[in-house]
Amino acid sequence: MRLPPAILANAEEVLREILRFAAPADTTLSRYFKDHPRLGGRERGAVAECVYNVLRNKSFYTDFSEAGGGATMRRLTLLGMADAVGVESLGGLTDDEVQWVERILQIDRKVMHKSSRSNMPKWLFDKLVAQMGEEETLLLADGMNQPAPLDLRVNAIKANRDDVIATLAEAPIRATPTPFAPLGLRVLQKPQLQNLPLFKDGHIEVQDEGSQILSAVVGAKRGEMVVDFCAGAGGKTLALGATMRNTGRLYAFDVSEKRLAKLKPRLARSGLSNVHPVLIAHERDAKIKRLAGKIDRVLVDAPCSGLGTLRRNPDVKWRQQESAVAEMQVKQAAILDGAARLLKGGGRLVYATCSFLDEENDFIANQFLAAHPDFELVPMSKVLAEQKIDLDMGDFLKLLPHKHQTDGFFAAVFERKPMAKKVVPVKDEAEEE
Ligand SMILES: C[S@@+](CC[C@H](N)C(=O)[O-])C[C@H]1O[C@@H](n2cnc3c(N)ncnc32)[C@H](O)[C@@H]1O
Repeated sequence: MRLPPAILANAEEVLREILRFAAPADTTLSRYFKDHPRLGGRERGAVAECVYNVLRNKSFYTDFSEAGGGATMRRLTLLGMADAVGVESLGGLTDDEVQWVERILQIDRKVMHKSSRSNMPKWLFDKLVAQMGEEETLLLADGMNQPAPLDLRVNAIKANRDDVIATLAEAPIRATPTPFAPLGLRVLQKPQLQNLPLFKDGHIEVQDEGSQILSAVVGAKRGEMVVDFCAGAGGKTLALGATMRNTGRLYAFDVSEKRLAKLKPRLARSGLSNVHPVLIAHERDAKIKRLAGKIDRVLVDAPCSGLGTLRRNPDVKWRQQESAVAEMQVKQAAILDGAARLLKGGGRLVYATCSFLDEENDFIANQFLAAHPDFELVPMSKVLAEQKIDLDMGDFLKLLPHKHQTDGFFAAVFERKPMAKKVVPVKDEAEEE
């Protein structure tokens, strides 16, 4: 059945606003749907897919939309919509429009200029080419342009993976174990999970496999004192709390009250009682000071460019500025430095980002090591072997969508050297006399 011709006008209207990049695309889209309650489920799906297609393929579509006659925005929308639902599902197009769209969508992108083919802003393309070479950059760009599957994490304190697979199959939702994360499941359709008893009762959480691997890398154990320094809405906090089997103490710090508030209902579902959310003002907050030298493990899931999440948030590459990366580095180093004080001798500090830029990753990790001789690097190959995760890594964890089918993640693990015992000076006899 054809979509109503007005669907293109709807998509064009919301796209126009989203392409101003004043707010995240998903926020603008949700608000638009709220303001247009008459749009049905199928129409909403088509508008959303059109918007995401345009964000993913903006350079490619723009090259062709700007050439020829007609309004650019209409052509941009037409390409995004036809790519999403097929030109035959669209009503109200002129013959010229139909022919034009069909011709553009058949173009072999391999013949295009590399920077345009990557569908990235030039500053980002150039940075990545300098970092990993042109061929790898294009593979990464293609990987980042594929929509992400839905990954779930089984909450080990309430369920096991096989039982969850069987219960989902009754729904019927087909889920398969993720290749690397021991509690992960991958679902290829996009089912509504919110009403499933499995979800409501906290047996499953939505979490990308990369984020699950990163949580496992922390290696939190039963009875330990653990801090999730940048806990946000708690994606990794929940995984850490379950790994600790709901024992010990897990502090969830964040500077954002709004994000920590989102953790609360997730915590309630999870059944965890070992998590203590703490709102901090900054990385030097007095609330942190009293825990100095007492913590076994600290995860710093630092604020970053977020470029590793492009499969889900393709607008990030257009919204992010090169200058913001440099500002982010200062923040990342400061948070890591503040968090390091919490660790006891032998304790582990994990620095992580959802970015694939060396500047936010290797650079910050190496800079930290150079400035903190009381910490040493634990090679990621060793950490992954400890966790029995079969991934081939060197010193750092570098997850990439085109290689691992996860979002882009980085992690480095540092161990604090045993603290030198305080030496009490022994007065010699002559001194005593
Ligand atoms: C990448 S997000 C964390 C995502 C979260 N760990 C998860 O798995 O869902 C980074 C978080 O760092 C927080 N943040 C920013 N500055 C901070 C600071 N100085 N100290 C602690 N948290 C901070 C942000 O509010 C944001 O929630």
